[in-house]
Amino acid sequence: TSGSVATSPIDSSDDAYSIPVSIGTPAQVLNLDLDTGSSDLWVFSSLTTASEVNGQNIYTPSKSSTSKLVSGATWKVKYGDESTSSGVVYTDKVTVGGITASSQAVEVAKTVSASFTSNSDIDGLIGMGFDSLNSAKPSAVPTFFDNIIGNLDSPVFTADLKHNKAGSYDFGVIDSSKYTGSLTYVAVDTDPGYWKFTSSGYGIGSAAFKSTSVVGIADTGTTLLYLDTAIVKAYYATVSGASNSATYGGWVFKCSATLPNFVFGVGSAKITIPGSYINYSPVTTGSSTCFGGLQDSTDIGINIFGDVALKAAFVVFDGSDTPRLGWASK
Ligand SMILES: CC[C@H](C)[C@H](NC(=O)C[C@H](O)[C@H](CC1CCCCC1)NC(=O)CCNC(=O)[C@H](Cc1ccccc1)NC(=O)N1CCC(N)CC1)C(=O)NCc1cnc(C)nc1N
Repeated sequence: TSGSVATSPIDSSDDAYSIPVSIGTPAQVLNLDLDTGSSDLWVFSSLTTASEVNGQNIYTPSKSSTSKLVSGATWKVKYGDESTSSGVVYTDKVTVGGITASSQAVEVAKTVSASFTSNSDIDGLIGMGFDSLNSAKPSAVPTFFDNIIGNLDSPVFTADLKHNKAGSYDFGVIDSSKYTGSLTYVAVDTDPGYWKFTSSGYGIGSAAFKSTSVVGIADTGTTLLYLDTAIVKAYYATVSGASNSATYGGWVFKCSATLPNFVFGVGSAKITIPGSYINYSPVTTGSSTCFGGLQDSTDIGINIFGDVALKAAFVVFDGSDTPRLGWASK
């Protein structure tokens, strides 16, 4: 089997990309953030503290004839942006892009942190990382990808994210009409559970490409591109007036600046991120100071190829026995 689901940016800054997910019988449809940087499928629910729900769609297990409580199971997650959520676990029927997992672990939130409450565009997450990142106790629960991979024509899902418009996630098929040229594959290190790979270097604008190994994770759940200080400094050195602002917590510049393209290497292939994608958004609505889509990864401790990078490419997440990532331009 194979399937495809449209994914849309939740706002004009492409801060995150959500997909409709059907849960239960009859179907309850929630908009979840497909996140390759984590491995919990969790949702706002009828069990979520009422004061912490603000406009999100919720999953009500008691209204689903196929829901079952997983007795004794709990979960608790903390993300890179310090946001958190926790709760209990049910199993239920979950369908994405026409593909159904008949008994998917659905982690039901009892409490969520303020940043989730204030974001009515996201009703939860559907984690597509490796099992080692799953937070359920006393034992980890399989991801949606784990549960469907055996039925897929090919053990893959692909990401075709776009700037300010709908893209798609496909399951079980690689649609060659969605990219140009050929796919270049790189090995994935599944420790500690991210889609971690080594980029072969970078280029800034028309400057010569620099061959150097850059280890990072392909993370659909992270908005921006976070790389080593040396690369980031070299990039913003070409942007007059750019500065690393303590006030705004990162590199900023005049919104009127013209930003150079940023190229990253994957094997012998090169993916070009248009400079316009790195003109991420005004620091506050209406400001003439803009926050960069390329930022320093030092404080994170790992480089992250987030949506700013992913939306410049067509990416194959290959979950075969030797996991790998396929990259192509589009
Ligand atoms: C649950 C474990 C799991 C593996 C976890 N994974 C992650 O943190 C990566 C994962 O992809 C998560 C998934 C996010 C979580 C928040 C909700 C949206 C999805 N990514 C991040 O946390 C990266 C940093 N956050 C982001 O990139 C959020 C994402 C977001 C977008 C829209 C609305 C809300 C949030 N966006 C922003 O920060 N920006 C967009 C908004 C803009 N004004 C500023 C930049 C982890 O590593 N946790 C360990 C961990 C704990 N504590 C910390 C401090 N860091 C950690 N990494």
